[in-house]
Amino acid sequence: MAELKLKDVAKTYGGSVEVLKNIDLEIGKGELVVFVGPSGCGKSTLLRMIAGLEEISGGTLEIDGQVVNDVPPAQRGIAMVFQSYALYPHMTVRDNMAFALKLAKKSKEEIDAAIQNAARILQLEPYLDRLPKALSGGQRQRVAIGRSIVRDPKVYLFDEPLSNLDAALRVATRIEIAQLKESMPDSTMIYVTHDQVEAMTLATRIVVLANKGIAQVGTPLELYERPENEFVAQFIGSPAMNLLPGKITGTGAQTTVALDGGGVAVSNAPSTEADMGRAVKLGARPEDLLETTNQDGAYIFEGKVDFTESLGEVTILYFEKVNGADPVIAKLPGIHSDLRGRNVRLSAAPEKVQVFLDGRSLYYR
Ligand SMILES: Nc1ncnc2c1ncn2[C@@H]1O[C@H](COP(=O)(O)OP(=O)(O)OP(=O)(O)O)[C@@H](O)[C@H]1O
Repeated sequence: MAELKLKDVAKTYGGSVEVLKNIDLEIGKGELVVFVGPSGCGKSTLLRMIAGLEEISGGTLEIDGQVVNDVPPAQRGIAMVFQSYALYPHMTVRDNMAFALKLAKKSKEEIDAAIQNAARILQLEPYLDRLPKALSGGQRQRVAIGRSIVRDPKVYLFDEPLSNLDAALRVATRIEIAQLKESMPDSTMIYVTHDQVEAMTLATRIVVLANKGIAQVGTPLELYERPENEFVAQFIGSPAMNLLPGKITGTGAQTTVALDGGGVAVSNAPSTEADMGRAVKLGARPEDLLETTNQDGAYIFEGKVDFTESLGEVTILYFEKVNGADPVIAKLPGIHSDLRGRNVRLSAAPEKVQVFLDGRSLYYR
């Protein structure tokens, strides 16, 4: 049974501003589901509705089979960790973690045992008697997570928990969260982030929110390798997937596309005879484009390299814009700054090429 079930959930602010609608989603026990989407798409709103901090305007939310739309936050069995930690500055780490349990009138033995357990999991034992100001940002975030763990909730909610940390600490704390999840395999977690790497590395499934609804739900690799629509194709992955206009010239188990720019590409996405001649967008990730020096073979794109960025392990090539479209971007392993100003032909393997008809991938028909 799903731990959490959202059925046709909607959110309207002030009776007229519709933020979310038709949200259907089931989250199973032990999952770590990450919500991503453009700024303002309603990620935090959805999380806050699950927490009970925001009213649900339509539809139902079930936790463990019980509709909880009108159940107050404290009785939902949910714990939320915010980006701002929200620790009590005048209380020690131990007292911060004990606070909710004392309010719930738990015995001293129970409280001590819960704190010891959380401190062990989060490696906070040496800091239990310190005040938050004597901790690093990462340690404070661990205390905030510890406050959730002691309550043994059914569902953990994380609202951008790492966004206040600097780059190195983000990486370290991200790994700690992954390890925390592994140490609590039955706990269910929902996590909102702007950070693609967090989403890709932490999630069992990613929910992409856009245009008031869900654009796609899937494992990180499903979203990366088989995006359902152009939106997800361009949202997941950095730099974004290239989308090139063209027409279908061959159908069947594989689809051939003649690109408006002159190239030809074959995709493993299937098509039918009725698709022949239809206008499509061809999708190829920058890292899947390969330089081809074979002048006779098929190529997807040919153009002049306008600019290069060397990141050490890879070089990002930005091609000259064609007809005002976004520039084609390729990511080649190694250092290739010598390619700037040169004409380069690119191809991609058929299993790496997506075809979007009316914005939707041929893989999903
Ligand atoms: N109390 C409110 N009254 C009216 N509109 C609101 C209210 N709270 C949020 N909104 C609107 O709802 C939309 C969704 O906001 P929300 O904070 O959930 O987005 P988000 O996806 O978490 O964004 P971000 O990534 O920028 O944090 C936004 O357009 C926001 O302006």
